[in-house]
Amino acid sequence: MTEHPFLSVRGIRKSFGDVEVLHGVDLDVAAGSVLALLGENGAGKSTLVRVIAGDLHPDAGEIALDGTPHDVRDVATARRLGIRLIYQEISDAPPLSVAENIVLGAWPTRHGFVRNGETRATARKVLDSLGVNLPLDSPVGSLRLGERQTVEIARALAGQGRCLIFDEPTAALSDAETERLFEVINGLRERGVAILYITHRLDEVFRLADEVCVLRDGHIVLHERVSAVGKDQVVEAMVGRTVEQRGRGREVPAATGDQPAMVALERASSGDAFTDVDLAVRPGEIVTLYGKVGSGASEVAEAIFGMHPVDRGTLTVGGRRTRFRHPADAIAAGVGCLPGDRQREAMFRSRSVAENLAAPSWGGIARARAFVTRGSEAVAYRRWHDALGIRSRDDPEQQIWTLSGGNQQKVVLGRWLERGSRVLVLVEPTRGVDVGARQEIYRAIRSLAERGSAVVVATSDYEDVIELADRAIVMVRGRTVAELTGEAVVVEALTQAAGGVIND
Ligand SMILES: Nc1ncnc2c1ncn2[C@@H]1O[C@H](COP(=O)(O)OP(=O)(O)OP(=O)(O)O)[C@@H](O)[C@H]1O
Repeated sequence: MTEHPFLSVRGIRKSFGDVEVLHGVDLDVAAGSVLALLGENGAGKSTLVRVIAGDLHPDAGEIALDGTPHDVRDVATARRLGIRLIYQEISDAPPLSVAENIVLGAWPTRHGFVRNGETRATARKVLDSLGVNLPLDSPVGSLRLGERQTVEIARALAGQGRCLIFDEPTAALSDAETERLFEVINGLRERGVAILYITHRLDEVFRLADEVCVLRDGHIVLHERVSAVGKDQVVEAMVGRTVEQRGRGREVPAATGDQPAMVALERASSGDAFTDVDLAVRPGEIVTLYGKVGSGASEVAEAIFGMHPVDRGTLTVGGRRTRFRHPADAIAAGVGCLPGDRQREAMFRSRSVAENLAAPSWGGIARARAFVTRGSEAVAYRRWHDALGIRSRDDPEQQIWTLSGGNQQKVVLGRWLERGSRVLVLVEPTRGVDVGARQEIYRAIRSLAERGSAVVVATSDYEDVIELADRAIVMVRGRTVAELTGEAVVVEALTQAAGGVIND
């Protein structure tokens, strides 16, 4: 449908083993336009863009640029052709400076020596063209995530990038950083770059994209101008059915009103992460901590799990004052946690899906104190594979690292749901998860609360709050700025509270 595409993909097929993931995908992206690529977890989005970026070799199909077919046999070839994939996990070189990172791999040299002046000049020129000001000599490792992403984009442009691919770029960005990224992307569009943008957020599609494309089970099922489609149509194309969007209205068991808190913080502080936080969650209650990156919301949640020390004030769990030095202490006290950084902290990468679901706790503790049988693994697998709609080969033995990102996330969440801990702490439980699975996750969290768990959810996504919160605490720069209850938990009140004090 795109009249003069810059990037044109035809008939791409890709299998892993005997499972075909892409079944002949066609896709066009015009120069100077943004194409949003959507699809449920496991639909094949990352696989497709990795093929386009030369990171995976397709079994069949053709990739053409400006009408000329090319054999994009590896990443270096893709780069030479101007195709750049900006990864979710930043791939910069942290000890090197901003300027060096921007010209990474193509440093101007003379007689074997890097010419620093030229490096800085090139970097400055690219950053200026993006309308961004960054300290050229600072190590990239000292920058914030959003700034590091800008360095990646600048590097792509310095390398003559003409087609930029973003894979869920805003997943871990603050509101202000997201706005800045959108400005940069709008600038890229104006200078004629073809942009392919993977996202799970429909609001981003309607704000940013010119066209939208939906991948379902390895087939393109919708490719339209954004102005010609509605939200419902896009969602339906993704999941192949109408999705019930609302599910709230859960009654907090009346008796919980009188019960003592299952978990409580009183004037608790941790380093410079958060200060003077009060929190009390009774059995059967869901309390959300809402705040953007840097607000301290996830750190408060993780402190309840022993991942950050509470160095002033108190933490009480099950009526007992405690001081967790390590997650193992928290687990022993009946606390379960889905931490923010799943890749590093929550997944046993070289284990199967079933093992990951049934693993009772953190690595070492699991080995020391508990014994997981194949039988219990199979039960856990059946229960959560279906309830959370985990897309895998329906093989409990499949290695978790071969699952798509969103499905890995569901497995890690399923583990804690399986345990049914009396205190459950969840950090960004729906990050990277598709619209259908979101509802499944909300349902699972609500049903745990109904069975008497005290649930704390730290999130930067207001939809999580609207769907889950009996009480919503809003945090800004490490402090509580508002507390909303029941009917008062509405989007306007949340964003106003979270935005009122932020000025970065
Ligand atoms: N190396 C691999 N080995 C086996 N299967 C794989 C491998 N990489 C991906 N897959 C499978 O391919 C399918 C598509 O995965 P892909 O990562 O492309 O999905 P996605 O649409 O990007 O999902 P998400 O939104 O969760 O990131 C999944 O079923 C996944 O399990």
